[in-house]
Amino acid sequence: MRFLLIDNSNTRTKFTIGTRDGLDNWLAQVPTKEISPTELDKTLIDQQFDAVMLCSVVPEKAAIIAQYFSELPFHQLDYKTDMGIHIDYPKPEQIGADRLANAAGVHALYGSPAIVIDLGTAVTFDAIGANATYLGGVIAPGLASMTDNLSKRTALLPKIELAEPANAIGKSTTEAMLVGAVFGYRGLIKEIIKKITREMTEKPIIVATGGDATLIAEGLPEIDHVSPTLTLEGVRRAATLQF
Ligand SMILES: Nc1ncnc2c1ncn2[C@@H]1O[C@H](COP(=O)(O)OP(=O)(O)O)[C@@H](O)[C@H]1O
Ligand SMILES: CC(C)(COP(=O)(O)O)[C@@H](O)C(=O)NCCC(=O)O
Ligand SMILES: [K+]
Repeated sequence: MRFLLIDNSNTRTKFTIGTRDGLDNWLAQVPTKEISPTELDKTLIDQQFDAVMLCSVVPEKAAIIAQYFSELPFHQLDYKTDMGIHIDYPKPEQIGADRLANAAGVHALYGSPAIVIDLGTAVTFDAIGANATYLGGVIAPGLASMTDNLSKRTALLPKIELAEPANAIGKSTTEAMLVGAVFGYRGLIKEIIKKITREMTEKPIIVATGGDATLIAEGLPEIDHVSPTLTLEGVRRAATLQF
């Protein structure tokens, strides 16, 4: 059976095909604000699949996607979906579906205990205890959310493209902003990993994913692995249990 797996997050929507054995090489991305039936037609034109598993944190787009696949076996992942993990959280319905998929993905690929850090529109940290128990985590602004907002709320700061800063002492407005973003987020991540690890009983494996993971994980020895398709791996795990 071939599953269409969809990660509908706030900046980009990622698509791949999964089977019981793993993920396909085909991977497509569409800016989330462009998701429409026409865009889905274009993206999926050459793909064959028997069922669809959607992970969404954008309800308006989830409704469009669900409607588009109304003729196929379709499931939208939530806290009640079997993903091979347990949830120990007071209001599990609050947890973003992508955070649950990340927890399922990290457990399926690397085991537990683990911390997964997703550097997307938001930067999220999720802690998975021994025995695959989702414990909770942290939400911070994503790098582009932070730099774009800084540019929007000031008269003189430009929009910047994220890149590795040459030095900590910036020699231009852009360099100074890059240091704030890249070195600043590395510091934030180190501190939060340290504090979360102290609240866990065993040393967790630490895995990063999301659009800014490669840039930020470079130079952060705390991060054991960067796994760009981790969320989709979690969605695949849910699909294998659902269909
Ligand atoms: N082509 C791209 N389009 C959008 N964001 C990108 C791109 N390449 C890198 N990024 C970075 O990735 C981040 C978004 O990551 P992503 O994982 O797609 O977010 P989300 O999962 O929330 O949709 C942005 O903060 C941006 O800095
Ligand atoms: C925290 C998030 C905005 C992250 O979204 P993303 O950056 O992946 O687009 C998303 O998981 C969400 O809307 N969560 C709901 C609130 C919660 O998880 O507690
Ligand atoms: K995401």
